[in-house]
Order: sequence, then structure tokens, then C-alpha cells
Amino acid sequence: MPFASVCLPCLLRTSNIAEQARLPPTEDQLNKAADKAQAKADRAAAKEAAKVERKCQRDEKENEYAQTELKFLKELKSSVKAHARSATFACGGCVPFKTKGVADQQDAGNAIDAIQIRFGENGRGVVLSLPQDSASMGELNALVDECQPASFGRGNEEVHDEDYRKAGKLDRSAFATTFCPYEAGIIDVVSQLLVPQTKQDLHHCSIKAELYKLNVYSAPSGKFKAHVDTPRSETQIGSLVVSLPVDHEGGQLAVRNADKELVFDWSSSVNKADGKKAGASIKWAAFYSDCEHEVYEVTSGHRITLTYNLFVTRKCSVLKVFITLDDSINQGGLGHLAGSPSALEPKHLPLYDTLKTALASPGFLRHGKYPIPSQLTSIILTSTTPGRVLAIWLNHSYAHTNKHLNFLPSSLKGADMSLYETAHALGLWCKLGPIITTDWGYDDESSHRLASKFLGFNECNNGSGNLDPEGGEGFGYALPEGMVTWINPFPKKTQGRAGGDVEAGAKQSKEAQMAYMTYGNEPGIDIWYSRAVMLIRVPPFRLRGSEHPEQFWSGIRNDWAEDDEYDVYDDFEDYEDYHGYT
Ligand SMILES: O=C(O)CCC(=O)C(=O)O
Ligand SMILES: [Fe+2]
Repeated sequence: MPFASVCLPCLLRTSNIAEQARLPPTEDQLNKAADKAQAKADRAAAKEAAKVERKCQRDEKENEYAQTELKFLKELKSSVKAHARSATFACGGCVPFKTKGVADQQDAGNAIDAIQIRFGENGRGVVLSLPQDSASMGELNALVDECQPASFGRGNEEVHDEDYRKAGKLDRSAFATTFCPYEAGIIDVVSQLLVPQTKQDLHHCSIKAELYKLNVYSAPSGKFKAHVDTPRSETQIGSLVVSLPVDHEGGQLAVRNADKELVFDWSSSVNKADGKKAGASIKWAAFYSDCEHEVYEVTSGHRITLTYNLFVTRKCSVLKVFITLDDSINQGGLGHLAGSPSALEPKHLPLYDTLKTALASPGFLRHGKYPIPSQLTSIILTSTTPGRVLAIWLNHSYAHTNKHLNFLPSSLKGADMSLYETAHALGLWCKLGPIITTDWGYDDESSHRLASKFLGFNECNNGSGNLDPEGGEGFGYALPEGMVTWINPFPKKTQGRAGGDVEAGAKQSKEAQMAYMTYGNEPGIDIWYSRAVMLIRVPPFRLRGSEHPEQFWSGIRNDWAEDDEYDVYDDFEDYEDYHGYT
């Protein structure tokens, strides 16, 4: 290898560099380095400051969203409560008799002819004409004598107990009457008040009234303590009581729903005191059959009533689109007195505005997502994080059998139907179903399971009298924290009057699905009342009004990765950054 290739000047230069390297840096060099370091620190500080600033802004925004969300949820809760409180659960009226010899009668619109009641064995039949005159006392007494003691249902047993029910009854096969509640216009009124049509016309409906019994409550002490009418089919929606024009005092009918009570007093003295209605008339009351009611003691005379079971005959119209094209069609039919337009217009309900305003806010139900990756769960969801599905206990209970699925939404009652229609009018998807509360933790929302169908007692009774949905298959799924936001508390059982011995509702505390049937007007006939909930799916903010999920729970229960949309934040990194998750 030729050494001569390394020349002397080069060697000198190399040693010079080495020497220079050992020399202290010049001031200039030092300044440059310091400037560089400072610039770097400044950049880091600025970045950090920007990050802090961003975090502050987001904190502020988040705080603002949380406050608005809280405000909206509060408003929604009180709106749902007010809606339930103001809803009709019973109605009543009076139908005058035509007066003999008066051609142009007042109230001729619905005044009716005198009515006849025929009863008694073949060949020995008696006719009682009402309103009665003094000559008909014999027939009236014969009717009272003809009656059998009325029983009632305690669980599955038929009971005669005059402390609970003291009345006489005729089954519908034992009498006939010329009175017809359709002709008297009663069914029209009841249809309009208890099963109103809606502008959306989701359900065409009418009511079928079926004569059930004639009852006589006589002084002293004729009565029927608090009970709920035993449902005779899944489509039974209510009961109608028609009081015949026979003098009596006392025997008021009290009907209750939640914490409200309506009392119908048909005593002769009350009737006479009301000058306008002084003439003899038929009085009537109708109510949803899951409402607790009682007849107070009759203190004089005989209180004679005809009872009818009311069934809803709604059609969920497949032809809805065509029907709604012509609004005039919506104005006819039962429930539309004198062609007047629909009584129920969801857009006029306060609830509609509350929900609509909430939906227009990006902060409303922004975090409700489930399930989410486990490492994020504790960061994103807290026990107070509102889920994106609103859950509302329905105001009424619904009749069902073991075999048949429920008839919801077609048999929804009053407040529940208008709630459903409101959500529909806002384009929201509603799901109706029974909720079963598991034994492990009543009152804890996480222990609620949405059952796939309504269940009968024997299907989920573990022998102890409590429901045991865990012991069986197919009892639906739990509604975990973070998935749903409960809007109202579990409905309290109906309270009787102070000092009363109302047992209706006693089972409710343990069994969310099964409602009360301790005292019925007939022994249980394999049809039960159950509590139910309405779940309302609220789409992510950007998709409100345009979302078309395949299934109710799509993007909420199933797959986080498939649809990890954040409505408020620009992208997921931002979200992670904000929450300090890396
Ligand atoms: O006569 C009444 O007012 C009500 C009767 C009743 O509740 C019933 O028969 O179930
Ligand atoms: Fe009843």
C-alpha cells in the first residue's frame, strides 16, 4: 500500500481541526446554540400552551354541553311527568231522555227514548221501563230480587266477600235491554277521548263495546272496594259503566291512575242540585281498564248499572301512505265527532317542543355509545353518562297472554299513545316492550332486562312468587349503564285512599313486568297486565333526521369500530387527546 498518498499539508490540517475542536466555543457559536435551544423550548412551550388552550376550550365546550344536556334532560323529565299527569284516563257524561209531548226538544241531538230491561224466566218475564214512575216499583223490586250475589276475583279464585264487594248481578244471558251505548253517542265520545286518532294516522281505530253485566248496589252498604277490571283479551282497553235512572244516594265511582283520582257522583241529590240536568238521564263513565277503581257505599236506594267491556279495534294501516294523502278521509269515522278534525296533534303537545329543541342541540346525548373498547369505558362513560336511547316507563299497564305477543303499539292508551306519536312525528324510532327487573338489585337500572316478549306468570315464576328470568332462556337482554337514559322513575303502585285496604298493585315492587291483579272483578283468566317501556333511539347529532339504521340497536349495542362517529369533536385523535388517552 503506497504510504506517499498522505501528504504533509493534509496532515497539518487534520491536527489543526483536532486542536480547534478542543478550543472553547466562540461567543457567536454559543449564542447561536442558545438561540436554537430557546427556539426549541419556545416551540415546545407554545405547543404545550396551545394544547392546554385547546383542552381548556374543549373543557369549556364540554362543560357547556354537559350543562345544556342536563337542562334538556331535566326539561324532558318534567315534560313527560306533566304529560302523564294531564292525560285523560277516564271520562264521563250524561244522556238525557226525550220528554213526552215536547216536539222540538233541547238536547234532541243525543236525547234517548225510555229504556226497557227485560228479565226473568221464559214465560214469566218482567219488563222494567226507565225512567221509572211510581207504578213500576214492583218491577224494580223484582229486578233486585232476580239478581245473584256478585263475586269477584282474588288471584285465581272466585270469592264472595261482602266486606269487599256487596252487590247483585245479572249475567248478560239473563237480561236484555233496549239501551244501546252506540245510539246514545257514548261510544263516539269514548273513542275520541280514550283512543284519539292522530294527524299522522298511524292507527285507524274504533271501539267495540260488549255488554258484560247488570249490577245492583243497594243500601245499606252496597259497594265494591278498589280493584282492577280483569282483562278478557289483549285488545281490551277499557270499561264503561252506565248508571240507570233509579234514585239512590252515595255509591260514587272513584277511578285512579298514578296519583290522580276522578270521582263520578250519580246520587239523585247531586243530580237534582244541578238545575240544567234536573230531568232524568243516563250517567256514564269510561276508563282504561288497568286503572284502579272502587264504588263507595250506597247509603239509600238502588244504584243500578250496566257494565261494558271496551275493546280497541285499531288497524295499523299498511295503506297509510295513500290514506294520509287525502286529509278528508282522516276526519271521518269513529272518534271524530261531527267531522271535526283529530283531537290529538302531537305537534301541539309541550313534549314535542321540548324533544325537538333538545334534538337540535349537538350536546344532547353526545356520548351515548355502547359498547365501547374496554380501555375507554372508564374514561368515556361514567355512571352519569346519558345513553343515546331514552327509556320511558309507560303510564298504563297492558293486557297480554303467554302465547300472544303484545298488541302494542295499536292498543297504547292515552298518554302512552301520544308519547309514541310525538316521537314518531320527530322521526325517532320507538321500541315498546316489557322490562323485567332481576332479583339482583331492584331500583338499579342496570338490573333491568328488556324481554323479547311479554311473559305469563307460569313462564317465569320460580315458585317463590318472584320472577326468575335468569333461570330461563330467551328473556331478552340487559340494558346496561351508558346505553339508556331513564326519563321517568318506575311507576308507583296506585295508592288507595288513606286508611283504605287497597291491595291492587301489591306485586309491583318486585316484578317490573307483572302488574297488579290481586283484586279483579273476575278470577284471573290467563291474561295479565304488565308494565312496559318505550325506548326511543336518538341518532348521533349529525345523523338526526337522516339516520336509517337496520336495527334498533345498530351502532349502539353492537360494534364500536364500525361506526365510531363523534358528533362534537372533529376526529377521534382529538377526542383521545382531550381525554388524556394515548
Ligand atoms: O258499577 C260501577 O260503577 C263499577 C262496577 C265495577 O267496577 C265492576 O263491575 O267491575
Ligand atoms: Fe270494575
